Amino acid sequence: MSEQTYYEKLITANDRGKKAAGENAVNYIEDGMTLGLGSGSTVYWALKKLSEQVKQGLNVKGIPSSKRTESWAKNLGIPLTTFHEIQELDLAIDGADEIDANLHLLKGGGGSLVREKIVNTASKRVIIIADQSKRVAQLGNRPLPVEVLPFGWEVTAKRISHLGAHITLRDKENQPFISDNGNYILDCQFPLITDPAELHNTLIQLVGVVETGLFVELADRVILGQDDELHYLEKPKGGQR
Ligand SMILES: O=C(CO)[C@H](O)[C@H](O)COP(=O)(O)O
Repeated sequence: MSEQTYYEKLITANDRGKKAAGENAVNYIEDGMTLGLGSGSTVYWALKKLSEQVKQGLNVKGIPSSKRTESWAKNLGIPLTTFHEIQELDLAIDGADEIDANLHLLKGGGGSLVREKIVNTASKRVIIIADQSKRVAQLGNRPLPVEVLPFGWEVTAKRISHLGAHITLRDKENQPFISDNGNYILDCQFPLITDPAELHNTLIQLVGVVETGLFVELADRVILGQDDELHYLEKPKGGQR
């Protein structure tokens, strides 16, 4: 079954919410925009809706945040570009695994966190799309994905465990999962994360850590879908990047 067929068939309550949120985000795209194309199944619905508008003449160019998104975009006929051509994007649309009340995010469930963070931070505006189940009081119900260099990952994992996390090396078909950047992902189960910024700043200084799945102060707006209903969250005033 193709990925596109897989997503088309998986219309559960949460998937209906993902579809509604993803399609709604396309309303924020204007002709001539450059886009950051996020990763994940919710983004799939945004790309599918965007491709319909491209076919009707909408002029956009996007930079994909994963090889999987690149493949979807090519199949859907969405024009792509690179950071070699353009270094600031008008709008990024991306998913999330957890979203707290301050619009801080836990991301990386799909293993694309590094390129997602590069694309999001290069964008003037970031809209996050998700189903309602991603909304949490505090980040950390799920393990925090941390991308690390394969060399010495065991030492890096030990350093992170000293911060109070249970570490699992992400695997795929009984082999270590390899990110688009050729790195490993450590899934780090911390107790609830009370200060995402502080934890990110601590982790990012550890030798061997490439990037964390904590996206702090990056989201400008969140669109949450549940069945066919939509809810919107705005970044609290005073938040800056
Ligand atoms: O961070 C991500 C991938 O690294 C995804 O955006 C996140 O996992 C959400 O995915 P989905 O929309 O499939 O729930």
